[in-house]
Amino acid sequence: MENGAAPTVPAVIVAIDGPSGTGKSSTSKAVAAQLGLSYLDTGAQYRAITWWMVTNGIDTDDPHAVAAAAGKPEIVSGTDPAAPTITVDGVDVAGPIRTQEVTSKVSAVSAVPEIRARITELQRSIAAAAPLGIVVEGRDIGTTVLPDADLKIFLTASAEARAARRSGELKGADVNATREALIKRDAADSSRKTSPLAKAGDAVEVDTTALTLPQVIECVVTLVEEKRAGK
Ligand SMILES: Nc1ncnc2c1ncn2[C@@H]1O[C@H](COP(=O)(O)OP(=O)(O)OP(=O)(O)O)[C@@H](O)[C@H]1O
Ligand SMILES: Nc1ccn([C@H]2C[C@H](O)[C@@H](COP(=O)(O)O)O2)c(=O)n1
Repeated sequence: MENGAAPTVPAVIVAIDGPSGTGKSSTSKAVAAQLGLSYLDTGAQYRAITWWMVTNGIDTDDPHAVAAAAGKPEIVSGTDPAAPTITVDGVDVAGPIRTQEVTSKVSAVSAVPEIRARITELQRSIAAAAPLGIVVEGRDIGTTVLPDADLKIFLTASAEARAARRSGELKGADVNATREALIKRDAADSSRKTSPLAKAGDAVEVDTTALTLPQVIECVVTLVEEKRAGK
């Protein structure tokens, strides 16, 4: 460099989508940390607004009631991949949003168009504010939220592999029941009318069934570096 200044790297936007348990969160956090990028877990935002609906007695099976309340809670996401945070009206909900009750209701709440419009706007503003770029993971990031992302990845894995991973996490949960619950949630998320779970036409599909987590991370880091190098 003529003036001795460090070369600047343009911000990079990475969208990682895929069904439940394919490794989106683990991969996205590690890739963002390794590359010095911000990280956004959009599933946590849908879980947070679902938690608020449940806590405030809104019938999550009534789309009109959910839509009417969509603008009420304030959702704030912290985007440090080493310590991501999620609050609702200032309350840390990182634990409560992972309960079985929230998991069983989040697909219905996230199918409501008013909920998606609100959360999508929030996601776009967070991505635009990330100084060096961001890894955003979810279901509709490449198709709807950030259609101009520099790199789009669609992670997949067999239902068996995903259930085994989740059962290990839930310490001894029944693998068959876990598998059925994953399949049911994926079906609901894929069949909703507004921005369903889908692979963008220009996404790179990575089947993680037979890959270790470090292998998946390495694969995605390589894809980002290739993209940055203009390959
Ligand atoms: N390639 C892999 N091999 C083995 N285990 C993995 C792999 N990728 C992720 N895991 C494990 O699988 C579990 C689910 O991963 P993770 O939470 O990252 O998936 P996800 O796609 O974000 O799921 P969800 O959409 O339900 O939030 C975690 O325990 C994680 O450590
Ligand atoms: N971009 C997104 C992200 C998530 N959702 C919904 C559908 C999921 O079942 C739910 C929870 O996501 P998870 O924490 O399992 O990643 O949130 C969505 O509709 N769009």
